[in-house]
Amino acid sequence: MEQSEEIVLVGCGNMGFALLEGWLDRAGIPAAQIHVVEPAESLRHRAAARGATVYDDAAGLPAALRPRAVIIAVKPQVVGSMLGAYRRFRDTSVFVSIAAGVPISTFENTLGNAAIVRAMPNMPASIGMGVIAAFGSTHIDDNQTGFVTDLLAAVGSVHWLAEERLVDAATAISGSGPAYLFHFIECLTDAGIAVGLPPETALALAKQTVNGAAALASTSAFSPAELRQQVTSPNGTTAAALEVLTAEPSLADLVKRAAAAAHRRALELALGN
Ligand SMILES: NC(=O)C1=CN([C@@H]2O[C@H](COP(=O)(O)OP(=O)(O)OC[C@H]3O[C@@H](n4cnc5c(N)ncnc54)[C@H](OP(=O)(O)O)[C@@H]3O)[C@@H](O)[C@H]2O)C=CC1
Ligand SMILES: O=C(O)[C@@H]1CCC=N1
Repeated sequence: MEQSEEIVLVGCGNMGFALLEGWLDRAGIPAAQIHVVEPAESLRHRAAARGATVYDDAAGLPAALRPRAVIIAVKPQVVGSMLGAYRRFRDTSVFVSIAAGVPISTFENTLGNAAIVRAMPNMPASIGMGVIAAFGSTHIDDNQTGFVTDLLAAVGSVHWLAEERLVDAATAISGSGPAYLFHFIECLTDAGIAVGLPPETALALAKQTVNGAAALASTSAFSPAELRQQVTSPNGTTAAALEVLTAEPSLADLVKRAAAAAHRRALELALGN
């Protein structure tokens, strides 16, 4: 039997749509191969405007459809109740879930020995600059691993993990991480206003500082610690600021506590809470 190239995307909100756009714009997947199930009308229209075939419910999917992959991009709390509708694809498709916390065992309860991937992308996926951590169940074969890698690589760099529990760790760092950085931009903007900058200038300086520093950290041969030292003149302004950031409670401690809270929450979501 010829290999189907079709994809079913379940849930086309923030992350689902980012994936859809990546497949269309960067992976060159024809829109005609993509089926989107999404109950929200406005989001269905958004996906349809990109050429995908849309459905408000799994019941509308063609009876003859044998997708190569089913991507689950609904909220973690919804996964348990929606999975049964996709059980018919368990022998032909690889299932890829991006739902935070939801373990492979939850999928196996409904899908049995299906090939299942837990993946954790992040919001910069919407501009093709995401990072995706992924772990595959024992039932996934090399062909499926290759296909899933291509699908995920359309929105960012893919890192396969050796253990499923590391997906929850990645969720706390790279999955939620963009929100930490967005909050840092908010904080830096407020600090700029507090020292007298006009709000628009403070925002522009904060955004480009994070943007430029991130680009430099990504491309430089120097480590982040070495780059920090290059900015920090002895007895200068940066040293004065870092004295505050490293004093108790240090930024390092706060970030560790924040990531630990996100990690704990991922483990709670695994229990369906
Ligand atoms: N946002 C992010 O940065 C990241 C999110 N994730 C994960 O991605 C998943 C989706 O998150 P996000 O995109 O932000 O959430 P959204 O709420 O934006 O998108 C989920 C969509 O799924 C729809 N939906 C609900 N029930 C069903 C169903 N039975 N069939 C099909 N679609 C359904 C929702 O519709 P309605 O609202 O009408 O219920 C909603 O439009 C989550 O599990 C999250 O943990 C992972 C990494 C990063
Ligand atoms: O906040 C959340 O639960 C999801 C998972 C990672 C990013 N957003």
